This record gives sequence, C-alpha cells and structure tokens, in this order.
Amino acid sequence: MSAELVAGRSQSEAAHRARVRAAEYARLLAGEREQVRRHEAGSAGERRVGALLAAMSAFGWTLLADRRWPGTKHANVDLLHVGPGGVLAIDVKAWAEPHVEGGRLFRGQEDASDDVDKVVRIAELAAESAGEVGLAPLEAVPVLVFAGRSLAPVQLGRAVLLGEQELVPWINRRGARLTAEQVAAVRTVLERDFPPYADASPVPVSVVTLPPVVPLLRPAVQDAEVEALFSVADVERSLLEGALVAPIEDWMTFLHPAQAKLVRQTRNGPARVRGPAGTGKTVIGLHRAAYLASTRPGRILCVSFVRTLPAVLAATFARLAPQHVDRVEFTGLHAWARRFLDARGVRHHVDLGAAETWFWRMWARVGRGSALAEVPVPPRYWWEEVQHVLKGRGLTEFEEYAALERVGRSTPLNRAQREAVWQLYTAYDVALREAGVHDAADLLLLALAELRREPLAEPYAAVVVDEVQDLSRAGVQLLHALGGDGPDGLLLIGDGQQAVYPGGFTLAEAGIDIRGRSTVLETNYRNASRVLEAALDVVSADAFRDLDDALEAGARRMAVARAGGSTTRVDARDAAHLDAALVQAVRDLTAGGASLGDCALLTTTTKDAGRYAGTLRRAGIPLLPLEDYAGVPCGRIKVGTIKRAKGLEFKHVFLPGLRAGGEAAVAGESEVASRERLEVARRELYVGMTRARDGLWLGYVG
Ligand SMILES: Nc1ncnc2c1ncn2[C@@H]1O[C@H](COP(=O)(O)OP(=O)(O)OP(=O)(O)O)[C@@H](O)[C@H]1O
Repeated sequence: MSAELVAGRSQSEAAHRARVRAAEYARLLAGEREQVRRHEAGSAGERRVGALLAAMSAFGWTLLADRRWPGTKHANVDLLHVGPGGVLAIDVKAWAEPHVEGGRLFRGQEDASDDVDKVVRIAELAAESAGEVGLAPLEAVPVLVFAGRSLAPVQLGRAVLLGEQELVPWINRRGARLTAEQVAAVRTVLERDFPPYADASPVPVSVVTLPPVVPLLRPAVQDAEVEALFSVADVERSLLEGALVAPIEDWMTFLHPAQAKLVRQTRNGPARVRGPAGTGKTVIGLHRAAYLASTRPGRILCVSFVRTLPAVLAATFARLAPQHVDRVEFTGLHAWARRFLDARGVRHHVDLGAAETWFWRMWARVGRGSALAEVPVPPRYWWEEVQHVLKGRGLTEFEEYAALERVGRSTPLNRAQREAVWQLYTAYDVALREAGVHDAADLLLLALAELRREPLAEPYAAVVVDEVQDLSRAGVQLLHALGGDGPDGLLLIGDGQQAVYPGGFTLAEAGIDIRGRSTVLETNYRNASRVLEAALDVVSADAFRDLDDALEAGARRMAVARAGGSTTRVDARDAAHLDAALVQAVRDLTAGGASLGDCALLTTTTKDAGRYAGTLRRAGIPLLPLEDYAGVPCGRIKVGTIKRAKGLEFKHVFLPGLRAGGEAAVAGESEVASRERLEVARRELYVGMTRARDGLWLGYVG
C-alpha cells in the first residue's frame, strides 16, 4: 500500500474517531447541564464552563473543581483540568468587557493584571506538585476563560486567555501530550496538594473521576444563548486537528522528577549540570530556558561552542515552547561575538587559514631553534599550546604562564621552555596584528574586552551554556560577564569526558564559583545498553578532568534506561573493501525498514567526511552535510565530523575509517604526550559512538 493511501486511511480513521467522541461528548455535556440546572448559587459562568470541561471525560480528561489554594485557609482554585493535553489551571471570569492592550489585561478601564498573575501562580503551584511525579513545568498552563464570550486564544506571558466558546476546541488542539498513566499520576498529587474547598462550599465538592462523570457545579440560571455558542462540529474538528498534531516526544512533557526539579530550582549564583553522555543535560537546558522565559522578563541566551547544535536546538525549542521562541536566542559563541563586535563597530577579521600560516612562519623563525626543540613532542603540540593554553586564556603576562597549572597538559615544561613558548606566542600575536588578521580566540578576546569596557545596555535575564567543556577559559569568562553572578544568571552544562580539544582550565581559575550549585545526572536515556557498553569501553580506563582540579575515573556510575540495541564491527582489508561494506550496511538497514533520515555517518576529520560522502554519493545514497542540518527532518543520511555532531543524536550511526591498530604513532613524540593525544582521540570516538540511540556500525581498516 502506498504511503499516501496509508496516510489517507489513518486520516479517515481519525475523522471517524473524532465524530464518535464528539457525539459522546455532546451526550455527557447534556447530562452535566442537567445537573447544573438542579443546583443553585455560585456563578453561572463558572458552572457552565465546569460542565463543558467535566464532559471532556469522554476524551480522557479529569476535572478537579473548587479546590483549596495550597497553604491558604480561604482562597480557592476554580478548576484544575488534567488530561492528555496537559494540566490546565483555569480561572473563569464573567466580565463584560475584557480586552488586552499593550501586553496587559483590562476589565473595562481597570487594569486586571492581578487576575492573570493569580492564575499563573496557581499553575506554578500545580507545576510544583506535579513536578514530583515528573510533569515538565511548562505543561501546567494558566488559563483565563471569559464565560459567555467568544475570544480567540491570546498568549499573555505564561497565561492563555480565551472565550468560553473557544475553550474545548483549544484544549483538543493541544494534541496528546500525556499518557493515561501520567494523567493518573498527576491527578493523584494534585488531589493531595489542592484539597477540596469543602468549608466554603455549600454543595458537595465535585471531583470528577474517570470515566464516570460527577459534576460539580452549583446551581444555574441557564442562558440558552450562551449554550448555543457550543458546537459539536467545532469540537469534532478540533479533535481531528489534535489527532493530527505531530506527536510530542516524551521528554517534552514528562521528565524524571529529579530533572523536573532541576528545571524549576532557583540557584543563588552560577550553577552547573554535568553527567555522562545521553543523561538529559541538553533536555534540562531547553526546559530551563523555557521555564526562565516564562517566569521572568528579558531575553535568554542559549550558547554552544558547536555551530550545528544551536540551529537544531532552536528547532527543538520551537516545538517545546513555541510561545517563547522570540525571547530565547540560540547561537554559537563565536557567532554571538561576531554580531556583538559588529554592533559595537569593533573591527575584526578572522582568517583561520592565514592565522595558521603565520603561526608556522613564526615557528620556523623563533620556535624551532629554541629550547622547545628538546621537548619530545611534535611541532603541532606548540600550535595547540599557543591556541588552547595561552590564547584560550588570553594571557598577557609571562609570569602568569610561568606559574600556570597547565590543566590537561601532561608534558612538563620548565621555565626556559615556557619562556620559549612565550616568545613564540608573542611573535605570532604581533604577526597577526601586523597582518590585520584574527584567529578564533581573538574574536572572543575582543568581545570580552569590549563587554568589559561597556556592558550590554539590555542585559540578558539568563545565559544557558551547553557543551561547556569545549569552550576556552576566555569563552566562559565572556559568558560569565553576560550572565553575571546573580540568581539563575548562568547555567553551565557539559561533560569533561566528552572534551575533544587539548588542554583545559578550571572554573575556579575563570573566577566562577559554583560550589553547592552543581548537579550530576546519572541516567542515560539515549543509548541502548549495547551501544553504551561499547562506547564506555573506549574511555573507561582514562581518568579525566571536568573543569575542576580533581581527576575523575573514566568508569562512571550510570543507569541505563533502554536495553538492547546493536553494535557491528567490520574489519576491512583495505579502504575499497570498507567502502563496499559501508554501502552494503546502509542499504541493509534501510531495506530492513529504517529511515535514512534517522542515520548519520561521522568521521574524525573533515577530509574523511568528504571522502565518505563521495562513497555514499557514488552509491546513489542521498545525504545531507551536517553543516546544512538545522534539525528539520529529512530523508537523507547526515554526514559530517564527530565534532560537528556534538550534542546531537541519531537512531543509527556509522563510524567508518577507524584504524584497526589504534591511532598512528607520531614521530618524535614522548610516551606522555602520546598518551595525552590518544586520550583526546578516545574521548572523541566516545562522543561519536554515543550519538547512536539504537545501532552503531564501526568500520575499521588496515
Ligand atoms: N526524562 C526523559 N525521558 C525520556 N527521554 C529523555 C528524558 N531525558 C532525556 N531524554 C532523552 O535522552 C536523550 C539524551 O538527552 P540529552 O541530549 O539531553 O543528553 P545529554 O546529556 O545532553 O547528552 P550528550 O552529553 O551526549 O550530548 C534525548 O533523546 C532525550 O530526549
């Protein structure tokens, strides 16, 4: 059967289901209204809205009406509605003239923002309770309903404002976000924390259980005109639209309770979330950004070192919290620095190729014949030393370098050797300046200097940094300057075991104090257990540093959420045989039903990425270079370097071109330097392997 036929059939099935359920809803609603008629007192609007909602038990919803505001004696909460579409804290208003102007709600001439704040606070409390079982904070939505009115939904900060007529269709269009078990779990904690408002209520408090419908509501003066607002056809249409909404991924609505807590927690200064690959660090960053955007004014900056990640995260965020997309900025750190310098009129001219050429010229002039010649490392080691150890810190005084603990650099250097490095560094810097060229580190140093000279006129409310282990000290200091030391200003997320650049630094050295505000995550949600075991095998013997002084053991405590998965190792005689095996493996996978769009081919070098892209192209396999990937699903295999794939994930990952005997030895390299280089290489391989959710294919040659 063709895909169109299948899609057409499931659409007509969904339409049929929507018709049946809308009819059931209409039947239940008639019963609710009858109940309402038999009682008296209370507001007519509130009762009518309650009846509309109570009848939603036909769609798996459950209503808590007239509850006590937790922690108060007399304040009440109108309605808490829990169902497949999430948790709604609903306040009903029977106002004559509600309108929104300049981002504020008015009742006639009167500013009614307090009423919005009140329902937002109720939603907050509901989120706090339901967070205990894992509800994501933004899934508790504050809603103000105008009884007897028609008003298209308006987003006002966190709250949604809408008319009685639009309420049920709007809820249906939210699609299926929670499972029946999640609905039941949330309901249980809400019932506990929002007890019935019995004292103040003259009628038995109504708690609607599933499936029987027990309505609430107090007495009614029926308003036939308002009732006529309700249309079964609207409900049916909205049910169908809701059924066709793209499924929301689990983690968007329901988190592990510990994750939900982290997202909401206030911290009195810079904070940090760390943990091995796949433990939900990025997920927390995204929820946190959404939560911050919904609870405070101002812009939120989400930064990463890698260029591909921000675009992918922005696309994911748009699904998670569409109402906040215009207040949360996703960017690569260098891209941010470039835009900032442009806005300030500071000249910059980054030319990485020219910069490296200047380095090697200076190496020939002042490095090669110096005290560095006696250190048993290849020349490239000095390029890394200058880039990562010196420029990455923006060192300006030799004495600072002389006394520096070179984190992550195991080859010791005496004072004379450090002096020689310093000479090379300054010669390189002068050469760049004279040539009017900047390298990537300069861009960050220029931005940091400019920011210190004049802070932002409109500071960010908060800065969230992902993959922090790959940033330089100057990069992190730049972000610290943007986020500040205030409550919740700066959140650093990362994993030292995934650091793929030489050297490192400590947060203490960068002047960032996160003591008492650091959390370690331990449950891997991404990788099927076989994939994870294979990946851990690569790094478990290597101790690593994670932005502080202590060395950590490579074998870490971790729980695995998903069992199974597969790993395949191919040992090919030569490159041609590996190419053939790779093409065959890709074809077998898709023949077995996997979508090419869920796969990635990752390599260590850009050159290899190009090479294997050629292999796939010649075999007629459609591909998308990772640099063009922005999180939009497409049916092509993604191809790029492991560094570019940082933070991303795919169902199946191919890692071709691995060397059977391990990395090649480098001439003139001591054992210590070699070990350091191989550890970085193993960490990179670990990153590549942990991009795979279900299937990992390792192609060795030679
Ligand atoms: N509570 C959860 N329930 C279900 N899935 C989850 C949960 N938390 C995270 N995930 C999923 O686990 C996977 C890994 O999450 P995420 O990318 O946030 O991990 P990470 O720690 O940032 O990984 P890495 O360091 O490897 O980039 C994602 O597919 C995410 O959707």
